[in-house]
Amino acid sequence: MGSETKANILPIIHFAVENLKPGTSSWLSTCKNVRDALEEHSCFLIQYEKIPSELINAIFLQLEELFNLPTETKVQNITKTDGLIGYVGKRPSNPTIESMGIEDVINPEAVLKFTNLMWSSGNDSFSELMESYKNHVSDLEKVVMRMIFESYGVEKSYSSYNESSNRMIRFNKHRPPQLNENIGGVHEHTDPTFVTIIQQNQVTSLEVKSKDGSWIAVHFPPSSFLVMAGDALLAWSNGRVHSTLHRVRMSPGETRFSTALFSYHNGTIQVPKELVDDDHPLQFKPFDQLGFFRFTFSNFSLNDESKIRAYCGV
Ligand SMILES: O=C(O)CCC(=O)C(=O)O
Ligand SMILES: [Fe+2]
Repeated sequence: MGSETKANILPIIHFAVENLKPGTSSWLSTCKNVRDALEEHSCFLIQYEKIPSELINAIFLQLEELFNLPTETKVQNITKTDGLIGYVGKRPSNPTIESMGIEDVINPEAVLKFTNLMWSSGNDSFSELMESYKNHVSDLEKVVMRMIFESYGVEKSYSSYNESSNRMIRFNKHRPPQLNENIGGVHEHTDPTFVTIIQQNQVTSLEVKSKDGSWIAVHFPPSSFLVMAGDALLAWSNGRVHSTLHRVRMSPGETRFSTALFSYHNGTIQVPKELVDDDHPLQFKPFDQLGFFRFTFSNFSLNDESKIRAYCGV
């Protein structure tokens, strides 16, 4: 087992308008599909029709413009959670990736503040498109979260969870490796999020690790999103869902752009009592997710699930 990469065998769940009405039988069966996919694969693709494809195409053009800004402008994006969202560029360990993003997207000023930092005389087209994109992807995240809570029979706790939930959005530019470079990309890792929702332009290079240890190249159908479980979902679900181990491997050719919505919680996360029983004894203590983010930055040597287990495992 190991590094061989397989074709896409990830479930694709159709979030058609008729599947998104809570209480209907198609909503309930979609919730079950989400839970089954997470427990089996830790991730799944969503075919989502609500975001116009013109908006998605326009966002990827805007990202090209953003990353074409001078480095001295991009480095100004310093945030509270820098390892995740502050500007990272051309590190010797990952020379092919540049990334940066917007934190606290629930804040109505967040997109404008970021835009004005990057373009001191403003950029209406970026801020308007990004505001709309961010709202659409945040709505999608809320649906996914509600489905997860419902699928575990704890829908009553969803609204209080949602009141303290927040998101960051990160933009990634992966350039192809040069002749003298190793295959570039991002080393394998799990995200410290509750869920991460990824969209990309059509350049395949993201891979996720399957249960049998092989790597699966993720082929995104047009306008689709990949939902990956983060370490916080692993803990909340009391170990039922594993966090997705993923990596990016670029090959010579085109540049890849991606967006990643990171969802997190501002308060304490605890395993719902409904998810603890004799067959599933409590595995995780209540924990503060922002504290967990800080913990991961100062404990780089820990990988995969060992991070969350070291932070709040019983
Ligand atoms: O670019 C991607 O698809 C994923 C990058 C990644 O792993 C991350 O932003 O955490
Ligand atoms: Fe990641």
